[in-house]
Amino acid sequence: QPDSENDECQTTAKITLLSSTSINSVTDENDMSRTAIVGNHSTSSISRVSIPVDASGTLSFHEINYVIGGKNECKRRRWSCPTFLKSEEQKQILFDISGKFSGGMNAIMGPTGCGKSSLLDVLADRKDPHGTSGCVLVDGVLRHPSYKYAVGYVVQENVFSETLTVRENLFFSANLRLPKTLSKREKIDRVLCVIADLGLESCANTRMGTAFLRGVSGGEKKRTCIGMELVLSPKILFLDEPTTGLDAATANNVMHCLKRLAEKGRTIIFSIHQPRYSIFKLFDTVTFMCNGQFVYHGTIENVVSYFSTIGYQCETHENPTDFVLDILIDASQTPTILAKLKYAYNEPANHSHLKARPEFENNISNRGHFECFQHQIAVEAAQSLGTELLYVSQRTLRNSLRNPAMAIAQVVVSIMIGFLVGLVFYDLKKTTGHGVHNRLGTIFFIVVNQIFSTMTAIEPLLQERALFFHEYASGYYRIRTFFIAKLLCDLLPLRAVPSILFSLIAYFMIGLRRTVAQFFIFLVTIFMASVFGAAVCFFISTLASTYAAALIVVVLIFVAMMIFSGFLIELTSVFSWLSWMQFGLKLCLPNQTDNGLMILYFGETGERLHSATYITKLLPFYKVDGDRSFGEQTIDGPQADQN
Ligand SMILES: Nc1ncnc2c1ncn2[C@@H]1O[C@H](COP(=O)(O)OP(=O)(O)OP(=O)(O)O)[C@@H](O)[C@H]1O
Repeated sequence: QPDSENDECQTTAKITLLSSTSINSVTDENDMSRTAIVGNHSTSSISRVSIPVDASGTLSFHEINYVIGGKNECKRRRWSCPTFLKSEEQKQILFDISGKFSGGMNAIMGPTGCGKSSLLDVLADRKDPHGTSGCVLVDGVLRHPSYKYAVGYVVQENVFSETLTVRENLFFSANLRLPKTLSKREKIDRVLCVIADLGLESCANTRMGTAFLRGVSGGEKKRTCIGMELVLSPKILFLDEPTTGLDAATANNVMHCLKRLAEKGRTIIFSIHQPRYSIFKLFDTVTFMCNGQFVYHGTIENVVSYFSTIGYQCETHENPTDFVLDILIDASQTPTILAKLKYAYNEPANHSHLKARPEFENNISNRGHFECFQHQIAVEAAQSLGTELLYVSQRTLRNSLRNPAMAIAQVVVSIMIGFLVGLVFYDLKKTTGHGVHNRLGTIFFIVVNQIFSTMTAIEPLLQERALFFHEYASGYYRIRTFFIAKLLCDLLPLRAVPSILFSLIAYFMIGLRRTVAQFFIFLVTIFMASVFGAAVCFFISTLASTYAAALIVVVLIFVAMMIFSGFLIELTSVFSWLSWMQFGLKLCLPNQTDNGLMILYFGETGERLHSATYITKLLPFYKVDGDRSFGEQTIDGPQADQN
């Protein structure tokens, strides 16, 4: 096991930051450290490659502008742009920002809404290129398309699998994101190294914790999130407000942890709100932003003297961050103060270090207008589809087993409803009056129950929405991997087991035909109804962002399907202008399930049995009730019967 204090973690690291543009296949890592050709990426798929660990990881950015809304929003959506979006006013978030971050702790500070997170997103290549202009260089060369998978990005919210332990989460990240070329042993070493570096040994085997089950502490959660990025051994690590939501001691602990990582040569770039002085002292550089613009970008030692030269005196013992943030809050509300700060920032004498650009950077900026933000290019996944499926399915299964509340509830409800249906419709008679009526009632109830019980399928996807977005953006897996794993390990078992239990109980109590074939047709029919219902829920939950919205849409769809299934009303008798709906809904769940079960129950094939006309065909097979024959019960009397 490597010693956490030595640099073995870094020297064994094969994947670090990638910083080139037109390199499509690189075999020798040493050859590509500074090879870069400015130009468009021409290939449709570019493999993830690594650069040597001795690259310095200096990130420089030039004339970054970021605009949202209006036609940019339309371009982002690619299709279906409503008119109100086209005419929407654009909003500029970042204004002509240039600067440089090198190895060490680089803090970005400013009043809320000044654009810190937006800047981090742009630098980490997490923003859609539409609406973004300017140039971001790593070690003086353009970013490679796989750059965003090679840097670490710790988002503001803690994103991990709550039912897994700290160690399991770290292994999940390592197994999916590290290249295939790394052996299992190397991946294990990497994870152990990260656990030691972040001081997570004592809680490595503790689960993260859910809303109902207390897990690791807030600081340990944040350090696990950092660890999930560190397993990549990235040269550049972005963190969006790593101390938000943590108490002072825990925040201190997390920042010291980051300081240790920075001392090992990493470039750590993070946004932070009003840190106390002991934390501020840990920073190497600080950048103050106001209304999307830089007003200071340099070392922490020069902060107080810089602001005193432009007329703001920091009192003795006052925390410099509080002092500057008070000025920035005023500046964000008073244009003249902001103009003064901006004027001072642009003075040639100030921030002169930013003007000294390496030769390559000058080449780019001398082109006048330059556009470095490329459209998304497919980057080869780190793992094969099979490997991804293995790890994602493993996690999904663990999730289901460790959080079995929904599965247990579904099984218990199926058993209860099975008995309820069995008791209410116990041993149905084969008569044309009560017999047919009750059988139709049974079919209707079973179909309705099967449809509505699938609504539990809405939650799993919505619950993991943030996790999926983060993991997909970080290159953990392909979209289809997540979808197939969910289907195989979550949705299908949750439909199959309840359907089997329900059928075993209800089928025999109702007194349907006791042959193996008939039973299995019944079972498959209601199982497919469940799968169909779950698929509808699955589809809607990918479109909606909240549970309530998804629920309303799903209920609407199911009710429409039921009304137009032809079970409740003869479709020929609905308004002609509504009749088009029946064609769309004819293939839907209630319609086909009703038909399937009717054919099974009544022995008819190929025809709808709902209406009185069809039910008269059953007469030869069913005994006429003594006092309530089917013919006497029809509302239109004997005439309708003849029809
Ligand atoms: N997609 C978006 N739609 C509308 N407004 C946006 C969007 N993204 C960012 N903004 C706006 O851009 C501004 C900067 O947002 P950003 O999140 O970068 O600020 P911040 O400095 O990180 O804020 P905080 O410190 O509160 O997290 C805010 O006014 C925000 O409302």
